[in-house]
Amino acid sequence: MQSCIATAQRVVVKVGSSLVTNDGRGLDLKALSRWAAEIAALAQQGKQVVLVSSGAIAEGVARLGWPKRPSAVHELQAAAAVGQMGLVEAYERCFKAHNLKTAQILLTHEDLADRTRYLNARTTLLTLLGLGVIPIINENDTVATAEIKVGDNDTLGALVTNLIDADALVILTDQRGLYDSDPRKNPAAKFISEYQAGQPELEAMAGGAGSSVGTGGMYTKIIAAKRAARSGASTVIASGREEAVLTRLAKGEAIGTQLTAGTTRIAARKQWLADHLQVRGTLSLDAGAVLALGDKRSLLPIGVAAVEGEFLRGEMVRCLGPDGREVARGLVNYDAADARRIVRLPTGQIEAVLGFVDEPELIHRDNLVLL
Ligand SMILES: Nc1ncnc2c1ncn2[C@@H]1O[C@H](COP(=O)(O)OP(=O)(O)O)[C@@H](O)[C@H]1O
Ligand SMILES: N[C@@H](CCC(=O)OP(=O)(O)O)C(=O)O
Repeated sequence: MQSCIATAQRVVVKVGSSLVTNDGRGLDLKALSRWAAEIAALAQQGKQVVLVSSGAIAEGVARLGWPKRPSAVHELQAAAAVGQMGLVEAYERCFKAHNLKTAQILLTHEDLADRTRYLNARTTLLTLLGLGVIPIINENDTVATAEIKVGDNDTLGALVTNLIDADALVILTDQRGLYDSDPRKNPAAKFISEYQAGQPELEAMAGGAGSSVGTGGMYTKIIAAKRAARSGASTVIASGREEAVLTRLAKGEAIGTQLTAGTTRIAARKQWLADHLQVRGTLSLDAGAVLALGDKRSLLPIGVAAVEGEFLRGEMVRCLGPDGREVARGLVNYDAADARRIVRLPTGQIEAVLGFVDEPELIHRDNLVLL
């Protein structure tokens, strides 16, 4: 089997608290600089990498000199605020050694549940990747209370994978990968090198966290792989202590456990588009725009003659041809009022009319399903 990372263009790498903080003893700077060097090598090969790093709470607890992780929420939140400083400062230094800039992104569940905030987070992340910056993401633990928490960074890694349409998710942890039962409890546990993501029997194999430092254990990693597979991304669970783990995966070496997605990224997205959203408005296209969509191109404002309905940026609209037949559906990049002002105009005039440009196209081809 060849690792899916070999062909992946956009990869989310998640590193767990026990790895990042040396099992809670304090930041493992050697490990951080090793991953930075490997991610720099991936970037050199033209891959785009987003890092989701845990460890803020564990590092905060260590910095505050507390003997163990507290249970009171406000103390955990305070520890996260202290530890996050250390995390980003260390990552910035490690990536700087490879001439790479870093950016801190702290997300909450609400940022991903609210359509406008979701799109803003997506656009910002894609802009950073386009600029060659390495985004470093964590949950915004200081403001997220239990009810609005994503809760663990395996899930956050999967949500980010869906958010930016990544091709693959790599979850680095303190085990070689997935075994058919927790190897800390069962020394005879058998290693699983490949499986299809989302199969229910995987959930029975996975147990909880292995240390007091980690949060979700293997179970949240299996569920994360299932979520990532929904947008067509495969997941690799591997040891972050394995020599050159990321560069070897990128060469195609089968390390760790690969949980393979059943569909491709674009097919999964189009399926999701076709199945899930309510249609909020209608765009009437001219004949040229209908031909462009048929050629798998994006829909530009210039090809739209009229806009009907009230919709927000990111909502689903239907596209009609000049004969009134529905030719496509897609997620629109501008709300109805702004769309009305830019239709029939060349892309270059969007900024002059609106005062800003969110995206050059009205609907991006990845967000269009042809009917
Ligand atoms: N089936 C399994 N295979 C491998 N590890 C398992 C399994 N079930 C539970 N675990 C435990 O999950 C732990 C990794 O999860 P966790 O402690 O949350 O780490 P991280 O901080 O990397 O997210 C391992 O140390 C291991 O003890
Ligand atoms: N956001 C938390 C991490 C939560 C978490 O999921 O930790 P882990 O199971 O080690 O990936 C922190 O930075 O401490």
